[in-house]
Amino acid sequence: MKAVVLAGGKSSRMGQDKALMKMSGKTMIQHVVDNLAKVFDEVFISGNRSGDPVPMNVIKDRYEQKGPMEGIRSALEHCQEDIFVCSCDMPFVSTELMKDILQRRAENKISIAECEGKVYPVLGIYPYVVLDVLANSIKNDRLRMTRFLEQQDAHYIQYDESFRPQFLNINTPESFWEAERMINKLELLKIRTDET
Ligand SMILES: Nc1nc2c(ncn2[C@@H]2O[C@H](COP(=O)(O)OP(=O)(O)OP(=O)(O)O)[C@@H](O)[C@H]2O)c(=O)[nH]1
Repeated sequence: MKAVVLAGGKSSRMGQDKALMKMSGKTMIQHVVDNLAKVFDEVFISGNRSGDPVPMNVIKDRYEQKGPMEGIRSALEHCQEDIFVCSCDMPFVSTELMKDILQRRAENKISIAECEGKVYPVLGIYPYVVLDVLANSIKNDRLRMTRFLEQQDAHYIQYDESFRPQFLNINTPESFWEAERMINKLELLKIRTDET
């Protein structure tokens, strides 16, 4: 299976391109790409990006202003097989979590992560068989991912609160600061453990 990092959004809540914001010396998108590359053979970036320092295969949206749904549609069309999708603003998703989603997926169904009752439409697996229905939804301007998932009877893979840090979705300055605090705390903990 190929992996796709969704990174074609406007970042309006963040006020700057969140994919390229640095955390622990690396851009958020690079964190996601690096982890995906440990699990999947090929990693693509979805979005009409050019001229930024992401040295990757980019799959451009065919239709603009259609949101993540079009990113997923274009990626399915390009890859011609099932794809694993992760958003560029979820840099704490671990390789273990990726593998767990893979293991617990339902064959030929959209399989999506859910943590503490919250659905994450941009973390999970979209099978190739949904390409036509996705295209149809976009054509009719039905762009709400959660509604689409309900209509498609998606398979939700549940995670409890112990996974909460991995589901941190960094799309506002406040969530970025929260992430930085989390990293500092972890680093402090690591120093203390190393000292003992
Ligand atoms: N390929 C592609 N990806 C998108 C598009 N819109 C959003 N995404 C990605 O989908 C994921 C979730 O997007 P959101 O955070 O809901 O939207 P956003 O536009 O990035 O940010 P806001 O403007 O703050 O809502 C992010 O990884 C985005 O980069 C799009 O039109 N095309």
